[in-house]
Amino acid sequence: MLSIKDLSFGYGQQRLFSNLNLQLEPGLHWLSGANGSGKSSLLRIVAALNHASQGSIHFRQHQVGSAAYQALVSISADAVCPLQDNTVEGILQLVARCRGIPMEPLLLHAKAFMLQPLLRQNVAVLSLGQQKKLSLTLALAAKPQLLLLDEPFNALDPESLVYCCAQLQEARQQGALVLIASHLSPQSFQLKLDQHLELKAGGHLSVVPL
Ligand SMILES: Nc1ncnc2c1ncn2[C@@H]1O[C@H](COP(=O)(O)OP(=O)(O)OP(=O)(O)O)[C@@H](O)[C@H]1O
Repeated sequence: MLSIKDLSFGYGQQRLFSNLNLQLEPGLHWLSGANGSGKSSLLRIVAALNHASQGSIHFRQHQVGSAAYQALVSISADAVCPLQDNTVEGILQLVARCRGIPMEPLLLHAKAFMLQPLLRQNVAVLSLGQQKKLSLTLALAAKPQLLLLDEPFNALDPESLVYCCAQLQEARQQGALVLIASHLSPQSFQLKLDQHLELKAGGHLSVVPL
């Protein structure tokens, strides 16, 4: 279970969340909200890429940021910015080494996302959709128990969209907790959701009927 308690967070003087509480069980969870409501920020905090000023986050009893926690989590967010100087293949190798996983699952997802002809390309020249596919490849290949996806369907072509949805459904069947942040309506996608939450100003969460 993912447990977020009394989370407060802001950028400088701008307070984004105050005392946000959330408990999520394994399954597919959709997080919607207006532009700027804080969806990306919340995912980054849960991935330990941003740090809350107050509150606690645990997944399966492990504290956010601990080695045990980080081994269970993957995030696919924006472009793979810090790694722009690498080739696609170089990044796959780097992630395989860092996460201690074989190259096979990385190459499998890359092939399904039609990235194989681009293995020798520099990441900096990839299109928006190709960067999104690479980011999804990196996140999915580790088979994380906590999968955080920020606008995963943006810029994907129809075949990749179908593949991505099938992978998320499979992750759910294997007991993962998948949290998808999107400003789009979940009805547009072939996903059997367990929960739809809406994030509002101040970090207030409400359940949207499925
Ligand atoms: N690094 C940052 N520094 C300062 N302010 C930021 C930073 N990142 C986000 N913000 C601000 O925090 C607020 C929430 O941004 P965030 O990207 O989390 O929202 P979002 O719900 O994901 O939006 P969108 O649907 O447009 O992607 C916005 O007002 C944004 O300007």
